[in-house]
Amino acid sequence: MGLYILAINPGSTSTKISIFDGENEVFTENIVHNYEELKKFKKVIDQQDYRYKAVINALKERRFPLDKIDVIVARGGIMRPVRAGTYRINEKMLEDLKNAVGGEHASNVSAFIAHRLAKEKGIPAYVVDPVSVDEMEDVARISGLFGIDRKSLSHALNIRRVVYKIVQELGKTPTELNFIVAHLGGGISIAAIEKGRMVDVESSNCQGPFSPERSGGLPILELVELCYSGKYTKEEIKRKLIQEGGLYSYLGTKDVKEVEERAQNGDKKSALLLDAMIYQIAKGIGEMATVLKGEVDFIVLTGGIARSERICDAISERVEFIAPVRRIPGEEEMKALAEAVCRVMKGEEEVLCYGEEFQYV
Ligand SMILES: Nc1ncnc2c1ncn2[C@@H]1O[C@H](COP(=O)(O)OP(=O)(O)O)[C@@H](O)[C@H]1O
Ligand SMILES: CCCC(=O)OP(=O)(O)O
Repeated sequence: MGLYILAINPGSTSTKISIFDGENEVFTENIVHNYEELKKFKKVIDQQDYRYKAVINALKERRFPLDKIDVIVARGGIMRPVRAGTYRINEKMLEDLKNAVGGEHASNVSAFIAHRLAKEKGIPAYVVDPVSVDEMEDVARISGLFGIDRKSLSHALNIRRVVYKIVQELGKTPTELNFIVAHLGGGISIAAIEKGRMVDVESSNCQGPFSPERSGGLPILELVELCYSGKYTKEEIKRKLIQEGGLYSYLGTKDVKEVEERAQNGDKKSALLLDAMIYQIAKGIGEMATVLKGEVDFIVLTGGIARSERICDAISERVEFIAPVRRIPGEEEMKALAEAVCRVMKGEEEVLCYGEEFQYV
């Protein structure tokens, strides 16, 4: 195709970059950052210069000339609620990410890296299916307490990618089928996709099942007691819920593979925790089945944990009465980014303008 795409996807401790030639991967590099270095930055957004330099160095080490890059695409962070799609990076987006209008997330920094390099090279830069994709029905926004709304935060990029993958395989379009997709990684998101639209979603950042590192929904009064116990600052509580919650809080590890091994070697606590996570994931899928009024074509299990056959079988046992379960292990976020750019370049998908409309707000 001769269209060189740089894809950028920052995580909490690493930044993944890929070069694609059209839809074909040329190489991928996972730049692992020094955790002590990252800890020096007060806010995620303060890491932009550090991560930018790391990206440039990685490209230089790979001997890939920066001048060869035609277009840059990045994982979108938590900006204002937006509909799914590909957005050109603009000043409004950067301002919102800088102010963390929707909260802090590693991916908030990616638009800055992409924008800076794109500006230097005079090439376009986009983000695709940001974490804050919000296509929820109004009824799904009500939390039960005035002043607190349910939010749509999810692994939208990979969730939409697996939906595309299945509909393409079947020779159909997303608007013909309904899905429940459970992204099972360090964080977990469970989404109901009705005819291509993500009408409801739960993520372990806010509610729903606990994950390897996040607490998910908690008993509310006990949480209030914890917050006012005087033992923790606000930042420490947030860290406890999002980075040091879930399996980690019980077992001191976020590695599900290790927890499985411990359980297989007779550790009862690990076995119980694993069962509890499976139980909560299945419950979340069941909830989403009610959102779709039982009209579910496929349940999809994806993300790193979906590599475990045992876990997927245990989830399936509880949910396969709803719909057939498909397993798509791992994530293909880099490919999803490159494919979105190719669709835009071929004129198959329109580029959306961030800030023009926030129709789901
Ligand atoms: N073969 C496997 N069996 C069970 N769990 C796995 C396996 N491979 C990866 N995992 C787990 O997947 C989780 C990470 O998922 P991943 O989607 O890669 O993470 P992230 O959310 O950081 O992108 C970790 O808890 C890891 O232990
Ligand atoms: C808030 C949902 C997206 C998310 O948690 O992404 P990571 O697991 O990559 O942090």
